[in-house]
Amino acid sequence: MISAWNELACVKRELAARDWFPGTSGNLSIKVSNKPLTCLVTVSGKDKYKETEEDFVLVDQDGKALTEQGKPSAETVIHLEVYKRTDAGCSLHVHTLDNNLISELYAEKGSITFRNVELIKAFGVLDADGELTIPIVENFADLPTLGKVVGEQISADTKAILIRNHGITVWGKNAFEAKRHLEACEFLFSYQMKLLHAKALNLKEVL
Ligand SMILES: CSCCC(=O)C(=O)COP(=O)(O)O
Ligand SMILES: [Zn+2]
Repeated sequence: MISAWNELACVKRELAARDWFPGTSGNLSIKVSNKPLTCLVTVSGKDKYKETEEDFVLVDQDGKALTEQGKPSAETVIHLEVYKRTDAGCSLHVHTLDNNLISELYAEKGSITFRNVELIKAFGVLDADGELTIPIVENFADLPTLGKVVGEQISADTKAILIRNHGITVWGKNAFEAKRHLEACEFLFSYQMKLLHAKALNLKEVL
């Protein structure tokens, strides 16, 4: 468990350096065992820019704390849905301005699709005509309901899900892959926002 703790602490430090935990938002987890399912998850409500010895707590498949660092993230249910439905080893959830804006702008479509942008290769989409689709679900204050609707969108090809005006959950087979997926998503969202701005301002006409 020490290596899993250190790996998650390292990812948390890197995401903090990107300023991806505003207002105590965000939660991270890493799988520790498969049978029974256990994972380390961030303690709820903490300032995720700070590093302490109570940053993570071990939980079981029902989200019950098995160690004493504090209350598991309120959104542990989402991490558990990911582990129960995929072979993921790490799941990351952050709130950023770009992921919130994209989730609102494309909410009615139910998803956003990227094609012809090199960084979709970070998801293993290597074909020239390949595309990456990220589902968008409504936000629910009731967390078991939120966990259920996120779980329903998880398929073999899904590696990320946007929650409307809330944030994103991404996962990968390990922490390295989960972080690569998250960084690629945030690049694509930033690209899309700037492209929409440029189009709205008719910037192509001044070139
Ligand atoms: C202050 S953000 C609201 C809760 C949330 O969406 C989040 O990501 C952090 O919740 P946690 O219980 O994991 O601290
Ligand atoms: Zn959240």
